[in-house]
Amino acid sequence: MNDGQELRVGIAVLGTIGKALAKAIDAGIPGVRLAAVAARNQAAAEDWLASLRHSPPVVSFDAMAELCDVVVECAPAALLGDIAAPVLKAGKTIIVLSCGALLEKQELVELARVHGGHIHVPTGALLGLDAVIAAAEGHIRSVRMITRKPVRGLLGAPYLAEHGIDIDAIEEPLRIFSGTAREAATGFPANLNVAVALSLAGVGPDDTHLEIWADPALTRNTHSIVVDSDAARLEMTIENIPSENPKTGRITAQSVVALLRKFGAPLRMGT
Ligand SMILES: NC(=O)C1=CN([C@@H]2O[C@H](COP(=O)(O)OP(=O)(O)OC[C@H]3O[C@@H](n4cnc5c(N)ncnc54)[C@H](O)[C@@H]3O)[C@@H](O)[C@H]2O)C=CC1
Ligand SMILES: O=C([O-])CC(=O)C(=O)O
Repeated sequence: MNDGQELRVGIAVLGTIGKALAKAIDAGIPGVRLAAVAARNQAAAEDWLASLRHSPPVVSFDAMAELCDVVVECAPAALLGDIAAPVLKAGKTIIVLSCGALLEKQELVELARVHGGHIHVPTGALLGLDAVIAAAEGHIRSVRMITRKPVRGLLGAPYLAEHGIDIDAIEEPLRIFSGTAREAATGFPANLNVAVALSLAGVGPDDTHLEIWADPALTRNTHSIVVDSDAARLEMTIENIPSENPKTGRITAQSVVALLRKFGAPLRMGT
């Protein structure tokens, strides 16, 4: 934090989640200031930011690491390393939404360790990570998740093209994937970060089992989880209303807002 104990937050980049976050911070979160934004198109970003009460500068990923205490990564997964590395080298905190990409970028965890930085994966579009983390302090026997999404929320996933699966015209629910969270992270990089978040909270990406269904009758991105442990059995379902980006639930940005609020709060709920 800076001298005024104000948390300077950076947003990389200004997509669906980034814009929702920028608006929420601008509307006011105690002790939090939007200090910088990174975007591919600087002029378009500056235009959009002009509607905020306090519009922050549009800067490079490197400059953002200097100007901010916490950077929120909400970019295409391929940019995770470019955004996170300077933040971690500066010993600061990165909040990672594209957490599926963390599996291929374990060197970021080492960077955090060496430089005293932190990587924070929020609950995002999921639920119950607090209980899963607590269960992992004991012995978890199994973690299973079933994701059902409207067709629009799955289109473009590399797994579909690689396996010649055409979901455009399906009329019944179709199971399109059954495997581990690690396999889902490569096959569905923009759709299944939640499975990786669950796996990192619990038993890891190779032991977290996942089914993905495309369901033409659904309007919500639905994740159902069953965890069996020596302390508790958890059964949880979340039905996410999609944002303007059909792959991304509205609640994702709200999860980050809640986390930022927690940084400055005298009473902090949850694990
Ligand atoms: N952890 C979780 O629970 C969730 C994670 N996510 C992930 O969060 C990330 C952001 O999601 P959304 O905001 O919905 O995505 P989005 O597609 O709305 O926004 C991404 C933005 O990145 C911009 N962009 C593309 N290439 C760029 C480049 N080279 N440099 C700078 N900007 C570039 C695009 O123009 C777009 O504005 C995605 O990786 C998504 O998979 C999404 C939902 C839930
Ligand atoms: O996992 C994701 O990245 C997004 C998702 O399923 C949701 O918003 O429900």
